[in-house]
Amino acid sequence: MDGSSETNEMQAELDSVEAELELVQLQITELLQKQAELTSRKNVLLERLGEACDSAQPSSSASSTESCGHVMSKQEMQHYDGTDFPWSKEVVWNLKELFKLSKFRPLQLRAINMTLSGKDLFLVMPTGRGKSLCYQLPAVCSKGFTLVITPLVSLMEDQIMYLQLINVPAAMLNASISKNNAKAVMAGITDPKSPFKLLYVTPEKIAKSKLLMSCLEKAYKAKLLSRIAVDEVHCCSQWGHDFRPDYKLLGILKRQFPKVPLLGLTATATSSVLKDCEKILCVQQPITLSASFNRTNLYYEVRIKDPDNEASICDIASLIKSRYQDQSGIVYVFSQKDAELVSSELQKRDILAYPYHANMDPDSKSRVHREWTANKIKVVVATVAFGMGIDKPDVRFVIHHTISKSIENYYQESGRAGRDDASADCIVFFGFSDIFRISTMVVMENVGQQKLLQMVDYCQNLDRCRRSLMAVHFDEVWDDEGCNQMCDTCCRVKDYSTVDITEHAKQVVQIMELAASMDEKLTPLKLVEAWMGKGPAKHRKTIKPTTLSRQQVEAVIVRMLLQGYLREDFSFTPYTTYFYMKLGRKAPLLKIQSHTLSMKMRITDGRSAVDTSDVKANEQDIDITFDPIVMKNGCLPQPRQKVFKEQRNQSRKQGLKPVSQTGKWREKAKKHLTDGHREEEEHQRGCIEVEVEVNIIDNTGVSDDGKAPSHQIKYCSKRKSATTQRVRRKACANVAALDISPTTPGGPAPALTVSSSPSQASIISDTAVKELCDLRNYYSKQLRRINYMSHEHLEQPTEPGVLACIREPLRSLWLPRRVTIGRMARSLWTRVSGRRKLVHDNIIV
Ligand SMILES: Nc1ncnc2c1ncn2[C@H]1C[C@H](O)[C@@H](COP(=O)(O)OP(=O)(O)OP(=O)(O)O)O1
Repeated sequence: MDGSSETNEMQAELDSVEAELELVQLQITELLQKQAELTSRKNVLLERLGEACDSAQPSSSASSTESCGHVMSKQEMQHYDGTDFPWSKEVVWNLKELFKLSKFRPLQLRAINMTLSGKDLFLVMPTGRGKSLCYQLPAVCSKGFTLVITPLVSLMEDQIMYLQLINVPAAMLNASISKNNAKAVMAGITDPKSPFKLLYVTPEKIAKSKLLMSCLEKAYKAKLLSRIAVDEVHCCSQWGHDFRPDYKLLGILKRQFPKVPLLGLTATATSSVLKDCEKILCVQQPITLSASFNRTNLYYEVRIKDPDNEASICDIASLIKSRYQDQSGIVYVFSQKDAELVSSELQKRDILAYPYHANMDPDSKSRVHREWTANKIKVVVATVAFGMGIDKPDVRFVIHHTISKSIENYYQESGRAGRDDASADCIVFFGFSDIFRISTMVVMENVGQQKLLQMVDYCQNLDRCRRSLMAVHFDEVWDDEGCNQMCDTCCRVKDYSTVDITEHAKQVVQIMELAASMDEKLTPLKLVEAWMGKGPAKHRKTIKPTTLSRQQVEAVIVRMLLQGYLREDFSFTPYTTYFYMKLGRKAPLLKIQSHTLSMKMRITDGRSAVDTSDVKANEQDIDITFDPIVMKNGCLPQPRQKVFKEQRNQSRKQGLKPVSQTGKWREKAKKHLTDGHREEEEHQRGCIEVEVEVNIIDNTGVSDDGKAPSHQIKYCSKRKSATTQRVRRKACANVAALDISPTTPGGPAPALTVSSSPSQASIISDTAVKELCDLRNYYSKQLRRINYMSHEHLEQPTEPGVLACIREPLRSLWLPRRVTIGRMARSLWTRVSGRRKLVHDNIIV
C-alpha cells in the first residue's frame, strides 16, 4: 500500500470516527436535557412536599416562598393575612360598603396590609384577579393621595369612570385633558385637603413634566403623597414582553420620594424581569407576592384548523351557535384583514359579531367596545389590539382563529374569559400553515421563534395536560389532577395512544436529503406534498409516498420541528422573507438503529387517525398558500379564491415548462423587474410558475402588535419563475431604468426612488448617498450619547467602575426597532453591493 492510499484510508476512518463522535455527543446532549428536566421536576416536587408538610404543621419554622427580594418567613407572611392592624376595620368596611365586594380574593388582603405597613411590593397576579383593588382600597384608607402610573390613557379613563361610579374622587393627567383641567389637578396635588384620592398619570408625564415633579416634591414634603402604584410594572424591563422606554425613567420616583411605599403590579413577569424592574425603579429588596396563575374555571381546548379558511370560519360559527348561543365572547385573529373577513362571515351566519383592530378609527373602536360591554354585540372579532383594559366579567368563550405568538400572549388573551369566576372556554384552532405565517413575523424578535414553538408545543403535545404545559411558563406546577378534567387532553386521555413515528421521520429526512443533494430548499408545504407523493417527482424519486393522512403528516413534521429533527431556515431580502425547512441538529440520530421517536396521536377505530371530514378536506387539491412561503413585510400569501385554484389546476394538467423557456416569460420578467421585484426573482430560481396572490400589509395592517413592516402595497399578484441568472441579466439589461420605490411606514408617498441602473456620472445614487449619510449621522449621534452618558455615569458615586459606565448608557440608549434597523441595513447593503458588482463587472465604467 503506498503512502497516499494509506493517508486516504486514515482520513476516511477519521471522518467516520468524527461522525460517530458527533452522534454520541447528540445522544449525550439529549440525555443531559432529560436529566435537567427531571431534576427541575424533582426540585419542584420536593418544594411542594415541603410546603405541604409546613402547612400540616403550622408551628414549624419558616421557609420563605413568596418573598423574593426580601426574605420573609412564612409565618411573617401569614401575619399579613390578618385583620388585626390599626386600619383593618376601615379596610373591611370599605371593601363591603364602597367597593361592594363580599370578600377578598387570594393575596389581596396580604398585599393591602403590606402596602399599608409601608413595604415596597411587587404584586404578580393573573389578569382579571383584582390587582387594582390592592392600591385603590389602601388609597381610600390613607391620608393624601396615591400616584398611579398607567401605560394607557384608555386604562386610566376606565378606572376613573369606575371610581366616580363608587364615589371615590380620582383625577388624571395626560395629553388628552384641557389646560384648565391640568392646572386644577396640579393645584390639587399640593392641596392639604386632597381633592382626589388617586392621581393617574402616564410614565411620559413623569419623565417630561418638571411642573408635575415639583408639585409632587411639595406634596411629599407635606406628607400628602401616600403611595406610588406602578401598573404593568414589567414595562420597565427590556426582557419583559412590553417594554416602554419611559418606564425606564421611573427610578426618579423612589430617588426623590424614598419614604413613599411603592407597589408594582403585573400579570406577566418572570423573576428575572422583576429583578430588572427592581433595579430600574430603585427599590431596595421589595417583597414579591405571586398569586397562582391557574385559572381553574377556564376549560382549555385545541382543535385542528381546517386548511380551507372558509371552512375554518364555518367551524367557528357552528361552535358559537351550538355552544354559546346568546353568550358573550371574543374571537382572536391574526390580522386586520382576518378581523374584517371573519366578522363578516360570522354575521352572514346570523352571529352578532363586529371587528376590532388598530386601524379602525377611535370612535368605531370605542363603539364596538361599549356595545359589546353592554351585550348589544355578542362577539368581537379582534386582533391583539383588543387587549389591555378589557374587563368584561361574563365572557363565556375566547376562540383563537389563529394561534398566539407565545404562551404568555395566549394566557393573557384567553384570560379575558370567565373573569366572573364562572366557567368559560378557551379554544384554539391550530393550523399547520399558521405556524409559518407567524414564524416569519416573529423572526426578528429576540426569542420570538422559541416562544412561538412553545405555543405550537402547547397545541400539539398530547402527553401532558394543557394546564401543566402552560404552568411551566409561569414557574409553576399545576398537576394533571389539579386540572380537574378542565382541558381536552385530560378529558380525552383514553382516546390517545403513543405511536412510533421513527420510520415516518426517516422518510422525511430522506426527502430533505434528496432536496439538499439537488441544492434545493423545501418549504413546509413542498415537504408535505413530496412526502404525500404530490408535487414535482424529483422531490421524492424512489421514496414511497406516505400512507398517513395529511393531518398526520403535518403532525409528524411539527413534532420533528419541535424536537429538533427539523428546523426553520429563513432567507431575507429587503422586501421579502422566505421560509424553508432544514434538517435539524438531531436528524443524524435517526441513522442510529436503536434510536426511536414517538408521539401521542388520537386513536379512532384502532388506528391513530383524524376526523374523516378532515381527511376529505385534505384530499382535495390543497392551496398553494406558502409555496414557497413568500412573505411580504412579515405577512404570508393568503389562500386564493377557488377560481385561482382552478386556473392553476388547469395549467398543471397542461404541463408546465420552466418559464424561462417561454417567450412570454421575458415579458413578465421585464414587467416584474420594472415593478421592483428584482430581489424576489433571485430567490425563485428552480421553481414552477404558479399564480399566487401575495397579501402585503402595511405598517398599520398586519397583526396589531407593531410587527408589521413598511410597504404600503395592499395586494399584488406575483409570479414565481424558473428564471435563470442569464435570463435575469437579460431582463435587467432590457429595462432602461429600474425604480425601487418603497414607501415609508404610514406615509402615502414613496420616500425613496433609487435608480438601479446607475448613470455614468453616479455609481451610487443620490438617494443611496443620503441614506448612508443618515445612517452615519444616526450612529454618530448615538455614539455621542454613549460618550455623554458614560461620562455622567463615571461621575455617579453609587455605580462606579468601567462596567457601569458601559452598561448604563447602553441600557437607556434609544434604538430604532430591530426590524427597522435590520431592514435599513439590509436594504443599504443590497444596493451598495449591487453597485459594487456592476462596477466590478465593468458594466458601467
Ligand atoms: N375580591 C373581589 N371579589 C370579587 N370581584 C373582585 C374582587 N376584586 C376584584 N374584583 C373584580 C373587579 C373587576 O371587575 C375584576 C378585575 O379586577 P381588576 O383589578 O381590573 O383586575 P386586574 O387589574 O388584575 O386585571 P388586568 O391585569 O387586566 O388589569 O375583578
